[in-house]
Formats: sequence, structure tokens, C-alpha cells
Amino acid sequence: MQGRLIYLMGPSGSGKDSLLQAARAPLEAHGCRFARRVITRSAESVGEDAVGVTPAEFERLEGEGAFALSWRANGLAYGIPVEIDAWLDSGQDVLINGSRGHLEAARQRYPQLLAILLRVDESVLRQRLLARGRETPEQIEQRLARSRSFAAGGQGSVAASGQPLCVLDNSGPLPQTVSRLLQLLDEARQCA
Ligand SMILES: Nc1ncnc2c1ncn2[C@@H]1O[C@H](COP(=O)(O)OP(=O)(O)O)[C@@H](O)[C@H]1O
Ligand SMILES: O=P(O)(O)OC[C@H]1O[C@H](OP(=O)(O)OP(=O)(O)O)[C@H](O)[C@@H]1O
Repeated sequence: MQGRLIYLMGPSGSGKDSLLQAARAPLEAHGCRFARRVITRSAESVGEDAVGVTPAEFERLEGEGAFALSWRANGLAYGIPVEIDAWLDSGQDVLINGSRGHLEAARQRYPQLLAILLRVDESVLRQRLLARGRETPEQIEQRLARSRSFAAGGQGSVAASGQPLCVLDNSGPLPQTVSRLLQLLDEARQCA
């Protein structure tokens, strides 16, 4: 049986990377794989364990078909390595850090994907982004504005497609969100 693509998305600062790290061990114990993203952001930048490449390298990799999914946002390019297809084909579930803006394109390629939207109140988001210190205050405001435009439910928003979407709140302590994620994935497995 084909594995399931679990597509985690949410605004900058909602805790995607923290959740991926915290849930990694229990999910790997269940055979779930984690894709390492390729990003045109310097490798030493704070945050996730991604492969940092130059824009030219990214274009070359993309042209060679190295990515199962790729998108541009926040002035950066992001790629999910094509090796996830072999993992899915061998029946393993794969969890990725996705983009709200790319969700519909991702569904075209993976119609069975499980979409999970991580959310946090905007005031908490701003505080977390400032505390993380990876972006400038101006970049943080741009990310918050991007988030508001998705939340408004207009064209291109995650809510506009009418497709199933699980919402996971990360306003509370991270261990609580991890438990809810594991529970949600268990339920989804039983429905599959
Ligand atoms: N549940 C939580 N409670 C408190 N702080 C959190 C929680 N989840 C994430 N954070 C913090 O919020 C900041 C943004 O989280 P991060 O995982 O980098 O978000 P994202 O990957 O979605 O941008 C980080 O400094 C992280 O430590
Ligand atoms: O369409 P969106 O949902 O806005 O997503 C755009 C991009 O922003 C996030 O990445 P990134 O790691 O750069 O940002 P973050 O860690 O600040 O969330 C997310 O993982 C997407 O790659």
C-alpha cells in the first residue's frame, strides 16, 4: 500500500519546525519519514535542518527533476527532494514542511495528501517571531501580512479549496501539540 504524504503548513512562527523536531522520534518509531528541505537560505541560518543552496543551484536542481514539490515564498525558493516518492511507493508515510500557497499544486500531485494547518493567535505569532530573531522586524511584518491574507479566506487561501483540512492549534505548550498531532495521525490512519 502507498504511504501517505502528511503536509504540515502554517504561518511563519506557528511552530512547524519545532513540532517537526519534537514529533520526529515518536513518528519515526512508527516508520514515518521526514524530508529535508532544500532552501535558498544560508545553511547556518537559525531553524530547521535544511540544505542551503544558491538560487542558481536551486534552478539547476529543479530543472533536473530533483524536487517532488517546489515553490517560492518570502523571497526564497523551497524544494522537497524527489526521493520522497520512493518512500511513499514503499508504503512509508512522509511528513513535510509545506506551504499554504502551494497546497493546491501539491494536491494535484498527491491527491491523498493529509493537510494539517498549524495555527496560533497573531499576537503570539509576532512575539514568537521576534523572539526567534531570524528575520528583521520588517520581514516579520511581511510574514504576518501574508498570514492575514491566507486567513481571510480569499482566492488562494487554504480554506477556499473546500478540500479536507485538519487544524492544529499550537497556542499552548508544544508537548500538548505533539500529542494532538500523534492522535490526529492515528485517527487518519484508521480512516485511510
Ligand atoms: N508551543 C510553543 N510554545 C512556545 N514557543 C513555541 C511553541 N512552538 C514554537 N515555539 C517557538 O516559536 C518560535 C517559532 O517556531 P518555529 O518552529 O521556528 O516556527 P515555524 O517553523 O512555523 O516558523 C521558535 O522560537 C520556537 O521555539
Ligand atoms: O505559503 P506559506 O504557508 O506562507 O509558506 C511559505 C514558506 O514559508 C515557510 O517556510 P520558512 O521555513 O521559510 O518559514 P518559517 O520557518 O518562518 O515558517 C513555509 O514552510 C513555506 O516554505
